[in-house]
Amino acid sequence: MTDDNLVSAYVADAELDAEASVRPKRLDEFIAQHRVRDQLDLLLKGAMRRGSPPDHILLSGPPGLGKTTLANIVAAELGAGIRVTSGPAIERSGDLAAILTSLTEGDVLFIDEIHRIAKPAEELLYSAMEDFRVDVVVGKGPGATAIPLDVEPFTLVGATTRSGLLTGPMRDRFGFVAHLDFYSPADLETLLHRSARILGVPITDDGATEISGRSRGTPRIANRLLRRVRDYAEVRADGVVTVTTAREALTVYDVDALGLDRLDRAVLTALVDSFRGGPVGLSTLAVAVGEQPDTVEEVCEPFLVRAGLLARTPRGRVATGAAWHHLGRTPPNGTFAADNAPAPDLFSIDVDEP
Ligand SMILES: Nc1ncnc2c1ncn2[C@@H]1O[C@H](COP(=O)(O)OP(=O)(O)OP(=O)(O)O)[C@@H](O)[C@H]1O
Repeated sequence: MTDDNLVSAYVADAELDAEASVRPKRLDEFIAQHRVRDQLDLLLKGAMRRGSPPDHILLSGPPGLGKTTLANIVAAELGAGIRVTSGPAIERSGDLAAILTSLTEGDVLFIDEIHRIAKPAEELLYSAMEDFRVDVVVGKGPGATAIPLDVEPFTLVGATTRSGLLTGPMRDRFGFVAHLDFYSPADLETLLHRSARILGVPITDDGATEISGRSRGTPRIANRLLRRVRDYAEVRADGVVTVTTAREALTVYDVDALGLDRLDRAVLTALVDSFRGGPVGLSTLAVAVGEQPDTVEEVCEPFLVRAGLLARTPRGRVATGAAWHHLGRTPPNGTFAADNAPAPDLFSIDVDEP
């Protein structure tokens, strides 16, 4: 992982072990997302009382908010085994049939990125979810035969970052659908204290506040920034994560007070300095920062828009008043930024209610 993707919500292979060490194992250790937690608690306890597997569960939401963690928690709370796979890994329906027929009674099958599952496999999944049965087709052409196979009762936990891409029939087969929201800074502070305790890192309240404010509402980023600040505190200070060590460390790593990295700031600076705040087309903006339009659109813009720093208008990208102020400038009269109300607070929307 390089400094440049320190605030990416996606996981890097190299940090999987570090993530696992702080992953909550039970529902009561899972921080925030109270509504989802309560609903899941009822679903799982109800199923256990009846002695049958719960409804299939769909978890949707942006990366790094805890979908994989919750899938593992579901299995742990049920006292069940878990099989883990992902949509892109299931290329043929035979791959899925092999997994389904090897499940034992009550197992949890976790399919990450379920919206990316191949069509024939998706159709096979329907009958497995509904009737605990699959028809495996053997042979080709007119001689092909469908062999029905039983599947032990199981619970499917599907995770998706793009629930809009799920087909209707697939969505309808989940009896429980939960959407995970971005975390408030207060929730992330609680999470940071918990992770710091597990890692044996002393952290002050203001140290946790400083890191949470730069974590883009995302637990994965909060934990990653904590690990970087811990390095700094141990090498350059007395090992304690304080507001000072957090600020100094995150300056070294180029993560600013709102959690923007170098490229995010380059985009805003180009908009403000070179195009007077816009509007400007995506490809022109991308050339100005020396990046591909896709990178600007998919890596930078989602957070800049959510943070109320950039707006996409029919005439092009524009910097909001908040962007000008964040860069320490005053928007000139007559610009989009000056004529529009300040952007909403980053966490005033989309936050899970306690
Ligand atoms: N509510 C939570 N409480 C404590 N830690 C959490 C919580 N949610 C997520 N985490 C931590 O954040 C990290 C990322 O979580 P997880 O892998 O579950 O995210 P995800 O939504 O499955 O991401 P992806 O979509 O990329 O697979 C993990 O280390 C996990 O321990």
